[in-house]
Amino acid sequence: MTSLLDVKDLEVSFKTYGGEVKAVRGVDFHINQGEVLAIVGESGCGKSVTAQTIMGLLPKKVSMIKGGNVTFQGEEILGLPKKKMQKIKGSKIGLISQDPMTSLNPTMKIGSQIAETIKKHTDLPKYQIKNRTIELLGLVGIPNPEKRYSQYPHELSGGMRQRVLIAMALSCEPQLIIADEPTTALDVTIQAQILDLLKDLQQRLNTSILIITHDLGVVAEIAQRVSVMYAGKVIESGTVEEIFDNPKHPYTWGLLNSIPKYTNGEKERLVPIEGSPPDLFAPPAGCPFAPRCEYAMEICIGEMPDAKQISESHHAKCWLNDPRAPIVEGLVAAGRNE
Ligand SMILES: Nc1ncnc2c1ncn2[C@@H]1O[C@H](COP(=O)(O)OP(=O)(O)OP(=O)(O)O)[C@@H](O)[C@H]1O
Repeated sequence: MTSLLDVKDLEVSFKTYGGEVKAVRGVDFHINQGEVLAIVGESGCGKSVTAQTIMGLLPKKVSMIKGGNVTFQGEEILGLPKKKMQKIKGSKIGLISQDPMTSLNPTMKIGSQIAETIKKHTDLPKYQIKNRTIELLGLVGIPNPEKRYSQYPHELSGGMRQRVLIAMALSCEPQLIIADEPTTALDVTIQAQILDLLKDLQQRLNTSILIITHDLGVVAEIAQRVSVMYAGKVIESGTVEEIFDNPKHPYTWGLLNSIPKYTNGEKERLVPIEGSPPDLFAPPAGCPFAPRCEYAMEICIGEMPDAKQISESHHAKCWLNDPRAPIVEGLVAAGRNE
């Protein structure tokens, strides 16, 4: 079966005064129709740059796509001319960004903003565009959509504005939605409502979602599969169950340990991952996590391991999974602090 979106060996760098920042260093993942994939990792690991590359949104002057392929419905879309990419964006791939306030035009009524997107991508007559817009506002749970149609972004709460962005992303019934930290700017209750909405829409419309987040709580809530990124690489990928119940990379253990846990209503102290990610001007030859990894062996410093297949859907790039590595009983349990 061909995947809806297939990213292979993607490499992206930025030219800066300090030299070349190797932001994405050989990223692979795929998304099937109707599936939700989460890309998770700490700030600066290359999640957003990966999404921007797929959408053709990289700042042209300073970025360099150094290699790889991005196919959507079997067609290469990497480096597609702007016009062709614009046709795909909005009609086949919708984008929901982090900050609804900067993504919406403050001087334009929200109804007109959604209607404009529909107009760009369909031949619907004017009155039908308005009807469709009101229908979409209702679909994303905005009460009183006829009234909201004529309001400006500042008249809506943060959660409602995020719903408008989701309506915009859905306006042309895309097969894929890319959501870059869609709930980061929202408070916890609204965050849960937006995730529920995305989940519900995804199930009803069979849309695929690529969700980018640093929050494993969000992953557990919405995704079926997860790719964990570190220093521009996917270091582990698997189903949500595999990643949460049987993680095979110490970085993933660290991320899992840093999820706030609640016991008897009390929030337990988080266990942060000590140290910081490597300098992407000169990433290390070996595993980029090795300097922070309490299980690092000599080989980890010198050589990056290939992906080790744990199951058909589960892969991890860590020397501890090599048959020659010492068997460390209970490593997973230790890593997860249980
Ligand atoms: N325009 C740019 N010029 C130079 N470096 C950049 C540029 N955009 C991103 N980078 C660098 O690329 C790396 C990856 O950034 P990216 O925004 O993808 O991280 P991220 O994982 O999405 O983090 P966050 O969650 O903070 O957005 C970082 O080191 C960042 O500083």
